[in-house]
Amino acid sequence: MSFIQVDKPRPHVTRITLNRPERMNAMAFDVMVPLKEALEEVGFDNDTRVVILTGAGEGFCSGADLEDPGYLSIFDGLTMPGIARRAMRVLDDVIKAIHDMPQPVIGAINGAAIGGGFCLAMATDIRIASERAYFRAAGINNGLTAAELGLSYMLPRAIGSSRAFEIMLSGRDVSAEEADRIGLVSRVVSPEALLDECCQLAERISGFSQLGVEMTKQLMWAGLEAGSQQSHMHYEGHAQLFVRMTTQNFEEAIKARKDKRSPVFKD
Ligand SMILES: C/C=C/C(=O)SCCNC(=O)CCNC(=O)[C@H](O)C(C)(C)COP(=O)(O)OP(=O)(O)OC[C@H]1O[C@@H](n2cnc3c(N)ncnc32)[C@H](O)[C@@H]1OP(=O)(O)O
Repeated sequence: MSFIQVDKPRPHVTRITLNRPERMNAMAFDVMVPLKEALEEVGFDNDTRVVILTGAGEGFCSGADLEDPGYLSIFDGLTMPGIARRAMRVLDDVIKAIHDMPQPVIGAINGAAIGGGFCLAMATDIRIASERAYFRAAGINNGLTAAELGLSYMLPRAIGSSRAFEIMLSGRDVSAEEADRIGLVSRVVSPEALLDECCQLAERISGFSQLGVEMTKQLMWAGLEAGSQQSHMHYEGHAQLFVRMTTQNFEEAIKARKDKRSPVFKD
């Protein structure tokens, strides 16, 4: 049985599902290596315009697999440094693959997002949560650091430093309702409505210029790291010019406006 399922619930929308519900989709090697491969593969798929990342069963992802020798070795890095480094590398690669893929990734957070699972959720571009979802920076509960896999970078940017410090240092659960209130997720829906809600958003995004969407994603991430607004505006300007000059999208938008119809973008 494959621990990663890839399917297309709607045209141009690819869903990647962590499929190990009996372990709440914990991050074993056998889950994370195929996840990395699937993300890279889907990133090269011209027919995919939006990706949905979710978990099977009750949980989204319960973090490092506490029964997998590879991941347990993260907690015993001195005696098994090679395997521990490899385990961390695969997790880093998964986060990087999400950022690098041209398509936006919607995290459909269906349940518990714990430790590395919280980090995985925060690596997605947009998060929509089920009422069942909750988040915990569990590294701290395990006697380690909660600052892992980009969480200490992403969380303060998403919700502000005081809330991020408090959540990371207390190791407490953040409910879906609180996550919605503090801006950790875009919205919360019933478990039954989660896929449909994500698909509706994905379909809306799919209707826009593929190049425009890709550039927007990359510029949003670059904006989080930009040294100054001035230098970032320079970068934005060049990207806008590139899309304008290399596609007929803007002409189509103007024509569609005149014809009183929705534009159909080809690039
Ligand atoms: C670099 C990355 C670092 C990190 O990620 S550090 C964080 C590591 N993760 C954790 O510390 C979380 C450990 N798990 C839990 O605390 C709880 O579970 C949950 C809060 C996720 C869910 O609790 P509940 O709803 O009560 O379910 P349940 O009965 O505890 O779990 C269902 C089955 O899933 C297995 N499981 C859950 N999480 C993990 C995991 N992380 N590694 C291995 N197995 C896990 C359990 O053992 C159990 O299985 P069975 O029914 O056979 O007892």
